[in-house]
Amino acid sequence: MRSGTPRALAVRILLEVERGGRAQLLLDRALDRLSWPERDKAYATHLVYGALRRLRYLDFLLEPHLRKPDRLPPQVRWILRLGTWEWLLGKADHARVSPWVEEAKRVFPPLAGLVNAVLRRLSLREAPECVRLSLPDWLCQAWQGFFGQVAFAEGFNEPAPLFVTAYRSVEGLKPGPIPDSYLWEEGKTDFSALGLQPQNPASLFAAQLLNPAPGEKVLDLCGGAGLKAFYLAAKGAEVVSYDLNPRRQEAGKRTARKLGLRVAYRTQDLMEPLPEKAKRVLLDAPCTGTGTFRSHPELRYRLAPEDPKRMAELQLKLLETAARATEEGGVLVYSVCTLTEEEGEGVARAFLARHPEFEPEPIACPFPVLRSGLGVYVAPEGGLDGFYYLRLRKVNSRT
Ligand SMILES: C[S@@+](CC[C@H](N)C(=O)[O-])C[C@H]1O[C@@H](n2cnc3c(N)ncnc32)[C@H](O)[C@@H]1O
Repeated sequence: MRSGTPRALAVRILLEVERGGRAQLLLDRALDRLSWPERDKAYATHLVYGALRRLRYLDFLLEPHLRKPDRLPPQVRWILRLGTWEWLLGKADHARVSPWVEEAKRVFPPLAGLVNAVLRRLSLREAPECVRLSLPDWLCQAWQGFFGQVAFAEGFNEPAPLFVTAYRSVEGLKPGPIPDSYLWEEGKTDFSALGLQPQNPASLFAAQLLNPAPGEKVLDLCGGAGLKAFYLAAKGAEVVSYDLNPRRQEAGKRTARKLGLRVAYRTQDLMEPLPEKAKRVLLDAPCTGTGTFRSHPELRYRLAPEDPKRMAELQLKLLETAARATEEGGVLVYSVCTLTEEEGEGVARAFLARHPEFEPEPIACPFPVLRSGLGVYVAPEGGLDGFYYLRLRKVNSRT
């Protein structure tokens, strides 16, 4: 299929997402190669994210008009979903139906008539909440049970603003919800050359919770490229960032150099004990990522009900390594960009049952809180990712 228009490009990207690709990556790659006006790039992005964020609801709206949607050619199915998304947004029929009929004529002419008829017949239907929010039932019900509501998930279906952490002062930036976080309202750019790092404020706050003194040693575990390490280094800490993935770390080293920050990177499997200890340890563990559905909208359809439990087992093992690496009297922060009970409070409960030498510390959370217990769950509102934080102090070491 040609991708000469935002609509055609959206269909092509969605087909690739259906085959297992990641929307963000595919869009970034495709748009970087195009010399389209920003407005057209933004429209293609808006279509792809909109269709993925509302996918279950769009299929629900289409259901009365299609006998066997699964048997439709995939391109036609996406054309219908995208046309329904534009209808939901209130686009007038004349601006909405014929462009999709034209797309259908290009990719599967015999079904252009069906596309025309269906897109003109759409009407609203009362949907169950989990369908309206386009969440898988197992997760939606788990959230209803644990948080007492799931309305917060509407936040995942809003457009995602781009936040940056500033390591230099840049004129004209609008402040974000916490210190050092700002909103970036322009197009993509060489951020590190400007002393900026794209980062969600909820992710930045995990690093702020560690609050190291200048010169203090910090272990950044599961540090990836070192986004949180950059912040800690900028506050004057002596940061050692550990991760299993050397490619991420190489990318991090290049960014750290451009930002003028010093971070030591060490590649290690953290299922094994560390060769060193520190008074400040951060474990930003791998997780199911349910807090990042806004920027990774396809993820919700790929997770399985057993994933949170499976990830919690891994997180507990990584926490064991982190606990051993924490010096007596020191602070251990555990964070995950997910909102499941298993990976948050579940991990905290299981860890504390085995480690009476650690005590949870209160967290003054600057964001809307979904639920707090041993740790705190951040609500995915106003562009924030959903996060869970647990701050522990090692009071009486036995190791
Ligand atoms: C949530 S990401 C970390 C993001 C990073 N802290 C940041 O702020 O950008 C989780 C990281 O855990 C790493 N990881 C997963 N299993 C690991 C293991 N067994 N040992 C070390 N790192 C691991 C992954 O490579 C990934 O970079």
